[in-house]
This record gives sequence, C-alpha cells and structure tokens, in this order.
Amino acid sequence: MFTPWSGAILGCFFHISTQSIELDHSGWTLLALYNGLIVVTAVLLSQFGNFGVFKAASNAIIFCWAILIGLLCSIIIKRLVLSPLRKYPGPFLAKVTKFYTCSLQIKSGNQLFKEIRKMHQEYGDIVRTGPRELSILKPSALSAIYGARSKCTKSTFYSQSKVWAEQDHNVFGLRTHKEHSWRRRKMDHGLNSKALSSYEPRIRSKVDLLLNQLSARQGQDVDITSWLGFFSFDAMGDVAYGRDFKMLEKGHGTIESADGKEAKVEHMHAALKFVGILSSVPWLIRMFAQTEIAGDYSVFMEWCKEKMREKQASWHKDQVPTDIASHLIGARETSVPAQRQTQTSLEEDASLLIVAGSDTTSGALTNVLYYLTRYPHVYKKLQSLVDEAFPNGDADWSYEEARKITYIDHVCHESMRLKTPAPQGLVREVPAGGLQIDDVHIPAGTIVSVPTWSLYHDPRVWDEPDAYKPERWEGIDVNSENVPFMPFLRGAYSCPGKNLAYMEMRSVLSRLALRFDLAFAPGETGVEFDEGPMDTFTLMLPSLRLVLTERERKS
Ligand code: HEM
Repeated sequence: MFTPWSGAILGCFFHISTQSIELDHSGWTLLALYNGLIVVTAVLLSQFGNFGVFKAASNAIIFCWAILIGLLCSIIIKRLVLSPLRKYPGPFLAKVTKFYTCSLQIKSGNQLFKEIRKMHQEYGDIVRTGPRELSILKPSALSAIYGARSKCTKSTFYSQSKVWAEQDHNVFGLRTHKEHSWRRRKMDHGLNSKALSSYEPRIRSKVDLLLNQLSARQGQDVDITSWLGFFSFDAMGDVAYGRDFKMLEKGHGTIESADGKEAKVEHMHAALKFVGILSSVPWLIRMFAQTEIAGDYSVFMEWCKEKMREKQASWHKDQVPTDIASHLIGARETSVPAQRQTQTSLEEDASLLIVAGSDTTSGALTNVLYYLTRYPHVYKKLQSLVDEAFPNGDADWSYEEARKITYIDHVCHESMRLKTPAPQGLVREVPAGGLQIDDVHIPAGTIVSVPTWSLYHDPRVWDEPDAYKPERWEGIDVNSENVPFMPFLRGAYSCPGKNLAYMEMRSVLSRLALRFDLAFAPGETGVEFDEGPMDTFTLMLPSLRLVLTERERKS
C-alpha cells in the first residue's frame, strides 16, 4: 500500500482536490502534517507490515518523497499544459514557479520592476510572470483592475502578516470588499479635510524643525534621504497618535520602546528589503512572520502598538479627536460590540500608519529634491514662484497660499512618474466571471497587475518618457480616469493618506525653496541614487548627499 507509485498517485490526488483551496496561509500546518505523515506511515509499516524500525522509516520516507514528486509533477503539468493562461507568453520558468521572479528580484538587487520591463520588451504587452499571474502593460488596464468599479480583490500577497482572522488584519491587509470598506470609512474620518486642517500646524512645526536642522548644517554635506526620513517619521508619529519619535531632534533614526529596547529605522529597512525579496512568494513571508524572528522590526511595531494602547487608556468620549488613532478609537468605543473593530486590528492599524505614511512620503520628497538639484532651471522656476507668493519669505508662509502654487504639484507628479513609489505593480485577483481589458478576456482567479514603472516610462504613452518635464502636467487633471497615472492608486483601495502626503510635500518644498539653494555635495554625482532605488514594496532609496545654502533673504 505504501509504495512509491501509490505515494505519487496520492500526491496528484492531493493537488487536484485542493486546487480551489487557498493554502498560502497554511505553510507551517502543511509542513507539520507532512512530517506527521512520515511518522504515522513508519509506525504503520513497523506495526502491521512486518518491517524492522529502520526499514519502516526508510520506506515511509520514500513513500512521502513520492507524494511530493507526484504533487510537483501534477502542479507542473497543470501550469504548463492545462492552465487557462498557457497562451500568454513569458519566460518558461515563470510559468512553472514564482521562485523565478523571486530569483530575479535577488539577482537584480531588489529591482524586479526593471526585469519586468525587459520581459515586456521581449514578450509584448501581456506577459505571464507567474503560474497564475499576468503583468498587463496597457493604460486601459489601470481602470479595469484598480478603478472604482473594479471587482478585483487584493491577492494573497496582502495577507502576509502573522494574524489569522480576516477581521484582525490592518486595513491594508483586508481582502474582502465588505470588511475593507467599513474599516476604510473609519480610517478616512481621521484623514478627511477637517482632520487635516487640525494637523496642519503640527506638520508646520515639524517642517520648522527640519529647516532649522538643515540651516545648522548649511554649506555641509547632508544626507537628505535620512533627514527627510526623520521628518516623515516624526510627522506620522504626531498625526497618527500625537507622539513624537524625536528623530529630527536627535538627528538619527532610532526609537525606544517602553522596556528600553532600541530599534533603528535602518534595521526596519533591512526587514523590508527581505520582504521585498520574498514578495513573489508571500506564503513564505507569512511563515517567517510567524516565527517571531523579526528583531528590530518587531520592536518598532511594538512601539506603535503601545502608543495605540496608551491612547486607548486615556480616551474619553468628550475629547475632540486630535489624531488618526483617536478617530479610530472613538469609532470603536461608540459602536455596538458586534460592529467593533477588533483590538488586534486596531493595533495592526497603528503600525500600518507609520509604515505606509513615512517612507512613502520621504521617498517621494527625496526623489523630487534629486530632480530639482539635477535640473536647476526647474528649481529656479519653483523659487521664483514661491518668492512671488511670499515676498517677505518664510515668515509670510501659509499652507493656504502654498497649495495654490500648482507648479509644486507638477514637480511632484513628474517625479512620482519617473520614480513611482510602487514600481512593480499592485497585485489583484480577477473575480468570478473574469475581467475584460479591451479585447482580452482574463479568466477568473488570475493574479493581475499593471507594471507601473514600465507604463510610466513607455514612449507610446509619454512624450520623451525619460525626461523630467514638470510642465507636461499643466492643465492635466491627475485624478481623471483618462490619465494613465495613479501614484496613490484609485478606487476602493486607494491611498487614504494622499492629501496628508501632499500637505507634507507642498509644505517642505515651498519652504525649502524659499530658504535654500541646492547643489550636489562634492563627490556626489546622483548616478548611484538614480540607479539604486530598491523595490521593497515601496521604493527604498540610497543616500543622496546635498549641500544646502541659505539664500540671501532670510526668514
Ligand atoms: C507620497 C506618499 C504616498 C504614496 C505615494 C502612497 C501610495 C499608496 C498606494 C499606491 C497605496 C495602495 C497600495 C496597495 O493597494 O497595495 C497606498 C495605500 C495606503 N496608504 Fe499611502 N501613500 C503615501 C502616503 C501615505 C500616508 C502619508 C499615509 C498616512 C496615513 C498613507 C496610508 C496608506 C494606507 C493606510 C494605505 C492602505 C489603504 C487600503 O488598503 O485601503 N499613505 N498608498
């Protein structure tokens, strides 16, 4: 009964019978079951098969290996011969396993988005990048996949954290439309225009601190990537739960948790780099997440959760919410128990806000500064516009006036086009009934994405696609479905922090232009910075060294 052939047949049967079940979350369970099966088989063989212990164990191992081989053969045949995606071109190995794109991510130094672009150049607009996955380089795919009317859902990539129940995930990790939409409404309250106007003075004081620190270092070699990182972490700590990381004050990216443990932002980045490498095989990320080996990353996450618990302890129903956490806590406390956000998900949201809102904004800002330094005529134009709006300099500055300078938005859009914050494309699952994109029908269950890096550099879509030309955005409504550009995404899963991010970017850029001239630091050419962004889901940037000089007229 426990022969290699019966093992192989059992492997095939297991594959066929579990095809419609999502096993991505069950890595450790499957591993445990497999090892358990070896032991049970060995026991059965020694008890009932008249085998000695050694022979029973070796036959059990052979039988279980045969199960694996049968399973693998069945998977490979399905993926190569029977898959509804077999007609789509792509690298042979990509059709067989996601470890192929994982290996490309490693080989390219976390620049899989460039490899995907090469694949499109070789195979065309629709490329099979995985057994179940298509990358679709078509502007019309943006609305079809991500638009407000799209029924596509988030793929398993999104539920890679260690929590089990759907309702315990942070809002980013929620994959069912229903659960996601009510949780999103609660978070959106903390980021609507009324809430934002109450955050504005606090963002302003963080910009004050940033400019003062840069002023104290004027004429020196400054790593602007780090300083903008300190700014965005401090701003998010304040807006998320009214707490300060004090990175701008200390001049380094560390936080301390209540039990005295110190976590460095650079270590958190190392963990994200690891996540970036495994992004093609999210079930493996989840397995690692469940082993509690995240080190500094978990100190950081714990800090965020602790701040949420502190806020909960001091919450009072008559308090006016002053940050996103108090909006979330207020919504929870005033709901009937059956409609309450779970405690775990509240704490998960606490860390999500920092991860989603800090590196993204500082990365976007750093990229803008890179282009402004590289193209001084653009910076001069920005300076003359802010000088015109604020003739007495920084002392006159107000966000109300700064947001009217549309050129600031144009330099941001152009920078986010050339160095898009989520370069690989965001993965979505096609719902029952399939998805129509132009004349192509994509079958249900396919994982689809638009490779935004490729799209934003596509000469068929953009005139001089590699040139930095903020003027191209004049008179263009970036929110229109007809514009093939969505750095903050569109539709149900779009970024709730978009207006906050613009507030931070407009504030920093307008005030920096009022106060400083920019130049690359001696020895800095910008080449490594330009070529070195890593995809760790968002872009992780190399250091950019600049020299800032106070302009003649001081604030
Ligand atoms: C330039 C800065 C930013 C960019 C480019 C950006 C971009 C994005 C994108 C593309 C998504 C969709 C990701 C996906 O579906 O996989 C997203 C989601 C999200 N962003 Fe942002 N973001 C920025 C800043 C912020 C800020 C400041 C916050 C702070 C509140 C924030 C909070 C979030 C959250 C909570 C989500 C998950 C939304 C959901 O799944 O419903 N982001 N962001």
